[in-house]
Amino acid sequence: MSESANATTTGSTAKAEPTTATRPPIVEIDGLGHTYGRIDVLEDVSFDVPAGEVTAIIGPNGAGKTTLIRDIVGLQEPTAGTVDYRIPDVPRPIGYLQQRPAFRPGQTVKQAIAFYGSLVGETEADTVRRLERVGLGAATDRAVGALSGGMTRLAGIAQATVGDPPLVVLDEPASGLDPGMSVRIFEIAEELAAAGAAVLVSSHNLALVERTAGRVVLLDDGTVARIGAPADLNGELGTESLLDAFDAAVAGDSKTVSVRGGST
Ligand SMILES: Nc1ncnc2c1ncn2[C@@H]1O[C@H](COP(=O)(O)OP(=O)(O)OP(=O)(O)O)[C@@H](O)[C@H]1O
Repeated sequence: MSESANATTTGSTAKAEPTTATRPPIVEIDGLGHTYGRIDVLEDVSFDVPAGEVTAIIGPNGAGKTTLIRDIVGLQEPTAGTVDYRIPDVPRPIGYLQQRPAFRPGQTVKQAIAFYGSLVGETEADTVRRLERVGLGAATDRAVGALSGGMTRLAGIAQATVGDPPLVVLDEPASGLDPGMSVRIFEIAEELAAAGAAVLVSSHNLALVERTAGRVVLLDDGTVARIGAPADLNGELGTESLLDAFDAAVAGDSKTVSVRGGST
């Protein structure tokens, strides 16, 4: 976690089935900006990530989703604004699936995940359970280097859930997965939220986001263009689906990547 990210641990926990309005925020993002060199990639981004819900970040390629996620998990510091954590005092506060998960070569899948488990007191049985949950029960003894891209992502999702962190952040968890596994991964996100975690997901799979997310943050060109429950966004924009809402809300040509600060 970034030292400068105003980490606070106030011990807030989810109460039984609170409404969206009363769910305690696990992370509060306020006025966040991110500049790479002279290029402003994110500007004045503010929203909360509540416990017990899936919050989805959506937006066109290059909108700034991964930059925002890396700021939130503390891998880099925002250049403006704050990220305040209201995470209980637990061995593993944040579980994170990066966009391109990687494991130490030479290990089996089970060894790779068991390593993370050993850091938080989990047993081999816990490791196997986590791998079975993501559909890798038959691949536990396979070398990590021999996994397909989709299988590597599934192992990354298992890794992100080790220790049952109160904040789980998944950057494009369904990327490269077949339709059935994509559905399963969003079900897992839903299960984690139902168990009380704050789950933050970035995804281009708008059908699954619409089905799963309690709230959607639509990033466009580095700013929050819309925020709300999928049904609320559809209501605001007069659309029937999140895909239509996305098209209606995103400025510019959807077939061209918007590059802030020009082509350099
Ligand atoms: N380390 C970096 N240095 C300079 N520019 C960067 C860096 N990382 C990202 N960018 C730029 O920031 C912008 C946002 O990138 P980011 O990866 O956050 O977008 P994204 O919404 O996650 O995109 P995608 O949906 O394609 O994964 C892009 O223009 C990208 O080129």
